[in-house]
Amino acid sequence: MPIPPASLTLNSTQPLRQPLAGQKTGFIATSTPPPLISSQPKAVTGIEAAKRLAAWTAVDRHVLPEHKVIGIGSGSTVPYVVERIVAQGSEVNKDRVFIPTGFQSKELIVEAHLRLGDIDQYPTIDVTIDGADEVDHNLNAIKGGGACHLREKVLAEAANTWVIVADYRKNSEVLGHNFTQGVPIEVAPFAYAPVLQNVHLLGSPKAVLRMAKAKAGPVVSDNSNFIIDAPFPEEIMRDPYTLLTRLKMLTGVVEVGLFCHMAKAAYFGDQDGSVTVQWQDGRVEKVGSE
Ligand SMILES: O=C[C@H](O)[C@H](O)[C@H](O)COP(=O)(O)O
Repeated sequence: MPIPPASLTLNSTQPLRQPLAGQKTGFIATSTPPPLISSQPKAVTGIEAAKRLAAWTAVDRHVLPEHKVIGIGSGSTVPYVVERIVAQGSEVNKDRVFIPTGFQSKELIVEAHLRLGDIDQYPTIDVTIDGADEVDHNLNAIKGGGACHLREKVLAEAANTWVIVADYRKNSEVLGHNFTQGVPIEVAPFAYAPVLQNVHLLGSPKAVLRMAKAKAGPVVSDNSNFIIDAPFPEEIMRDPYTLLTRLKMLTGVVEVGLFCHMAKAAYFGDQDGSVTVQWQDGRVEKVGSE
């Protein structure tokens, strides 16, 4: 049973056909070695199927045999990115190094028996694939729902190609429509109170320090910083680049979870088993639609 190119229509009620050891993958010309992890990916449905389809399609198109340094993003869609990369086989993966955006992606890389590297060893990355909290039609994104956006932005900037993968719920006309908790802002802990005050003055009176769920006190990022979540009204969110520059000017702000003009493409897994691809030049492609 051949592994399907992820571009084939796979609707969310249909179990995804699984890669087998030694099979060729979608657009990627590999020889026929077994994947590093030979266990079969489990069947998924609904939102998970949409995430997997987006991830697989993006990997098939953008993680090519000549790519040797690969950035791995964070979030719930990224495990499917790693799954598909592993399915490309040990022959192609043995010469690659994978750079994580945080603790979660580091664990994914290690568990998949892929070679772990760091951005200080590899400041230029061939391709980074990452999730997002919301993406608008101009390919601006909110990221940082998992507090990873500082490292994610470093790996996005370092990459020759940065690609977003997500399910259809993240595909939005204006940022803030679907992801309502606000723009994540990473701040140096000792500066959080004045920064929060300034964020209120910049138009987000409901901005709050993100508190931990199973710990007393605030969320602490992988970089030992705090996170402010700042919801802004639609008129401000319609110009995310201006907002980004204003927020970054606040002393104490380490990084803002607005990623503007960075992505080459965003892949959204849809409910009907197709993928919507939003390209940098404004084109919208439907892959696998019937
Ligand atoms: O900080 C977290 C990252 O920006 C994630 O990529 C983002 O929150 C999306 O995560 P998920 O795919 O789990 O919604």
